[in-house]
Amino acid sequence: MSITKLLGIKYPIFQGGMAQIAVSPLVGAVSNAGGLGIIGSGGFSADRLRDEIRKAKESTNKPFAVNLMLMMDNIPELIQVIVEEGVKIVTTGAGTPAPYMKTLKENGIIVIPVVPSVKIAKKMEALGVDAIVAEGTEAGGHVGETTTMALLPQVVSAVSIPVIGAGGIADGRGVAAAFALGAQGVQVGTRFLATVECPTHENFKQAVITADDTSTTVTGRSLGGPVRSIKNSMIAEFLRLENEKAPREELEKLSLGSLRRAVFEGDTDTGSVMAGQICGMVNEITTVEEMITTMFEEAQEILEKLGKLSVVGA
Ligand SMILES: O=C(O)COc1ccc(-c2c[nH]c(CNC(=O)Nc3ncc(Sc4ccccn4)s3)n2)cc1
Repeated sequence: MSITKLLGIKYPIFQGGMAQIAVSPLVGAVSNAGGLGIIGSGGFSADRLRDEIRKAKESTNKPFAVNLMLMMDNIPELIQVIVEEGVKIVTTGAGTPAPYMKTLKENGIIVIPVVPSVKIAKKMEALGVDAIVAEGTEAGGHVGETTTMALLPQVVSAVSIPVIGAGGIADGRGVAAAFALGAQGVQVGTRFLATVECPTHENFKQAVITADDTSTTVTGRSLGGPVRSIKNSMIAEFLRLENEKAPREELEKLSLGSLRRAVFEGDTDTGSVMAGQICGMVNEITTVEEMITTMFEEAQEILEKLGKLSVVGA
């Protein structure tokens, strides 16, 4: 079954469940435009998640999902809210949904984990998940080490459930490439940061659209949690401390509150502007509707052209 049929969406595009960012009005706008809006529950209390689910219900009658960031320590409470509020699609990241699969499946919830490797993709398929998002290291935020171009076809070959490609996708070319590599859909994060409906501070959006292809870097490998973000003075200091083998507490102190500082206060110099390598190609702020329709018009045109293309020498 196609991912659009499984989820009841028009376009096979997921909006990344970015912590603190993937909330109203972004989520409703994505679902109303025909994609899958996803509430980013990372760092939320149960009450805050319920509030965001109810705002999403008010803003769209189309399907939307909740992303569970599995590093958090209140996942059972968040799942309770998801069940009570009747949300039927859950994506997960940064860990394994194994402990929660029984509850999620008993309640008829579609489970779609994001994975950074073939090994974890196979583990997830064995758990009985419904589809998989294979996310390359190009993505923003918490990432693995394998590029989308290498990871996606290997995950597609390794599992029998639908695969969605993520990491470095921001226009029709990226969508067409993901489908050529065997994906049935795409997940997009960074490009949604440059939308009118994205609720971040304007400085955050400006940092994304003024960045170029070499503006991001990965920090936190020494802590076991690699995170891609746009380089700034906090990141430079973080890398210096990591290279000097500073104690974990010192690194964590530096990054504490940095996501909120950038997202809400617009402090893009000492805050954490998580974004992917494709930010160099994200140069204007549009509405979600414009972004999604343009992306899929482009992708359709490219795939039709490719259909006639002969790759064998004339
Ligand atoms: O052990 C297992 O079975 C599963 O292991 C896994 C290991 C990693 C992953 C993984 C990698 N990437 C993703 C999905 N992407 C993400 O989760 N991206 C994120 N970005 C920001 C986030 S919130 C945050 C805030 C501050 C510092 C760190 N993170 S979460 N999941 C998934 C599963």
